Amino acid sequence: MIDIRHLTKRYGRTTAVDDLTFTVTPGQVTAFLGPNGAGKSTTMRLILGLDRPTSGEALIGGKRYEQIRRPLHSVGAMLEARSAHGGRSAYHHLLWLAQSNRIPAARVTHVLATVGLHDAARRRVNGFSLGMTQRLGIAAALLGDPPVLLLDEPVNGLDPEGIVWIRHLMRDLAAEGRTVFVSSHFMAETALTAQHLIVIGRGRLLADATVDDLAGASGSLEEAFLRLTGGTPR
Ligand SMILES: Nc1ncnc2c1ncn2[C@@H]1O[C@H](COP(=O)(O)OP(=O)(O)OP(=O)(O)O)[C@@H](O)[C@H]1O
Repeated sequence: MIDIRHLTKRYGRTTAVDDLTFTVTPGQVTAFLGPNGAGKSTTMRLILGLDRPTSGEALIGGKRYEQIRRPLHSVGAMLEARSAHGGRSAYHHLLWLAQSNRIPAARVTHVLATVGLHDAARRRVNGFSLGMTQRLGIAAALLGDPPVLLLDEPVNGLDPEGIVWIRHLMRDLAAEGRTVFVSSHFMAETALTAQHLIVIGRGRLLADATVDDLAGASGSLEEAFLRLTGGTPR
């Protein structure tokens, strides 16, 4: 469960996140939508303690990130896929992460298989395609078997097979009872993947609704998004 309560973040005169309040519940995929610059990445960084809120709070399982004793076991995140150490193999990148978080090495093999990188485990990460890098980022997020997952635009750079794969993975992770919170720019894909939506614009909450309710009311999710965010259909 993720609880966002009156969360506000200002950078100088820019209000990136403006009094946001919403809850992301377990057992379903919740998509986080908004136009460029709406505040999605800032919100995710605030949830993960990578930035401090100006006011309000973001809680994971009732705690602020910095209060969580073993974070990888509580929340897995993929914010920027290209953060892996390029000279290391996929296996050694994950092993280093596992060892520094007291996670057994067997988990490394397990998550590499889960994301379909088993055969590429010994290859250096700097030779990976964007799609493989995304998969490695997801493997790292899954390493601690966390009940909460945050994925920032995981579909970016994936080919059609990769998109279908990640759709199924996210739905399976949610069906296991996890909280899956995923930002995206792709409405058609979101309509197929998510059950719930949080839509923001200029840092403010525009909608907190089921995909069926929102898409049903406007004909399609794309139209609902454009209506909410003030964009114009072509
Ligand atoms: N470190 C920072 N310093 C100053 N301004 C920032 C900083 N981070 C974000 N912003 C500003 O905050 C606003 C929200 O940015 P953010 O990256 O959170 O939006 P986003 O919804 O993730 O956008 P996108 O869809 O383009 O990734 C933007 O106006 C951005 O320029």
